[in-house]
Amino acid sequence: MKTSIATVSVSGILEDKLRAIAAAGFDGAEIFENDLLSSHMNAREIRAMMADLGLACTMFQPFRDLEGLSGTLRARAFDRLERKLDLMGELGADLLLACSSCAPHSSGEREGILADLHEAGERAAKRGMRIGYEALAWGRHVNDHRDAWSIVRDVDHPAIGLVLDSFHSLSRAIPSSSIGDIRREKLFLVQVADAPVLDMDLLGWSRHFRCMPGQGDFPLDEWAEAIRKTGYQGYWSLEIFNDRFRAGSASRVALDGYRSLQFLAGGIRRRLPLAEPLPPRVPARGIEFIEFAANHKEAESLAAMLRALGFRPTGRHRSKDVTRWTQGEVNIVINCEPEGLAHSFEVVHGLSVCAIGIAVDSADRALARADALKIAQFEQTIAQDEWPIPSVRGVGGGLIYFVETASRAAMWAHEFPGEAEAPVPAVPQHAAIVDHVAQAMHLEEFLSVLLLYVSLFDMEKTTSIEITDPMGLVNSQAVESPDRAVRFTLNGSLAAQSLSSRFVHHYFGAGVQHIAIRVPDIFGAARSAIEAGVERLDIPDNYYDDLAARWDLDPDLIARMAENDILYDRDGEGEYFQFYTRALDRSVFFELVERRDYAGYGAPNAHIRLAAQARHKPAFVD
Ligand SMILES: O=C(O)c1ccc(O)c(O)c1
Ligand SMILES: [Mg+2]
Repeated sequence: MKTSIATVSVSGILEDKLRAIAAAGFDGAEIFENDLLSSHMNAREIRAMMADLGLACTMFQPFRDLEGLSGTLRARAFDRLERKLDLMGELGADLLLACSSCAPHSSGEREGILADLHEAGERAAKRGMRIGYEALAWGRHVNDHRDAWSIVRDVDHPAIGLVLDSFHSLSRAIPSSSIGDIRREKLFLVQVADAPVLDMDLLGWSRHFRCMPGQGDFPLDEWAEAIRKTGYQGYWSLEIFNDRFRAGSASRVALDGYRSLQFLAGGIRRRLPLAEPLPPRVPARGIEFIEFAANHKEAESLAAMLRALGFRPTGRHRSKDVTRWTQGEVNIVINCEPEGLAHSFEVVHGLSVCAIGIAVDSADRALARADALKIAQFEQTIAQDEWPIPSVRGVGGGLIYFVETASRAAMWAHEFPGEAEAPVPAVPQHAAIVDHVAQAMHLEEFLSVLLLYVSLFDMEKTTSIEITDPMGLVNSQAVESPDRAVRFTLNGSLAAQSLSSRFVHHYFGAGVQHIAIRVPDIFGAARSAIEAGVERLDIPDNYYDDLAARWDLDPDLIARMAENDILYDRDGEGEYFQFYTRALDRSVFFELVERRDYAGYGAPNAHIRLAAQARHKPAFVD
């Protein structure tokens, strides 16, 4: 698979874009005209820079409103074409994208369009160049790739071919089976973009909300498979117009782009030819541990919280200042080492989650997948007798450890042989497990994090929702393994003072904001936590009045929920109960949940919880 990306997809000025694109590993780039016009490099300098970076110029684009004009308007369009072909000569581009016309004066008369494209083909061919015709979804007369193909076929000129763009086809739900009609040698370039399903005008949707394969909702696997079947051997070129990417980091967006194309190519259902076969997505079997970085004072407050929630210390690390706390299946590790990554994390973020251990079948296969996706491996020297656990960089630079299921018991026994208190929980919470881990991030990073999880692991995203914080909107979306043994919820917000933004601001970046622990009896667990002195989140009485109005619930049950500040949701027959602690050091907090055949996250309660948390927010966040 030959990879390319349009410069419009990446933030910054042209030279920054090109450097980021080359560094991410792309074979080529489409030069977007606006990037060239605003560049201080001339076309020859751009060409030289691309050559230095090892990037092919896969296309120059867009050329607008070529066909269907008459008289002086037509003459002017062809003059403009000649000038752009001159420019392409300097740039070293041999393919020009012509978008289907949106010009108010253009005619949809077929013979005229055929004649115009033929004429354009003649002019391009004289210079050894080609023109790819693309049906814009909002084109005035041509807005469907099936029509664009029939025009290209009938123009029947060697220099005139088709550019297929997944956005234009899939936004209009044009069946991908129609791609089978296109002759391979006539398909000049394939442009790839995903998008969330939104009910809005096509142009606005395309210019602001496109995203990378894996980040949106389009059936791209099927579309890519239809193209593969034509025998197409050319570039797969990302063309992503997205407001968040424009505001993001050029290198991260370019790297995500590269990752998303590998993800598409290695699609689990169908495969595209890759130079190196991509190892399959990694089944995530469970969350084996969550590691906190803490100084001794922070470790004390965290320990008090954990103890009140039913955890007990169950091990000391063999050589390090690290303690293991356990409840049921949940392992929390508190790292107070004076050096190493955990210490750096503590210095920057204060009390923080610096690593999450994911149980996998094979750490080697997980590393190979990560490597193919250019997810950075993390290495830190370890003592000779330490158990090596491979890891990669996850959200906010925190680590994702790959813990092999077959050897995890041996790992714990080896690493934490130290004296431990007997694991006697205050209440019978033996079956506690990690339900989900919530991470907060800048909205610009949100799609990147989503892609990281779904491309590395066998995980799927849920529908994206907006939740109302009293201080602004928050975007929220979950990623889950098929059996939901591993779940992450992601939150990001543009509102500067929403809880998620306050976290990112105070914490200096993205990280774990809360940990939800699933217990079999939330009333017992909440009661003993309260009795043990946990600072809980106070839920208003109005909420419980409304519960009584919304559901046919036993008044006693509501009274017990109110007494223990437990939130409730229902989904069909399923029921969900939630209990929140206050945050430690204004950052991380815990949630206890009980699920009774319920799959979600209590979204209808989110605004109640966020308002309760906003009562504790400092009056002014600078
Ligand atoms: O939004 C546009 O105008 C535009 C331009 C060029 C393209 O290739 C495209 O898909 C859209
Ligand atoms: Mg396009």
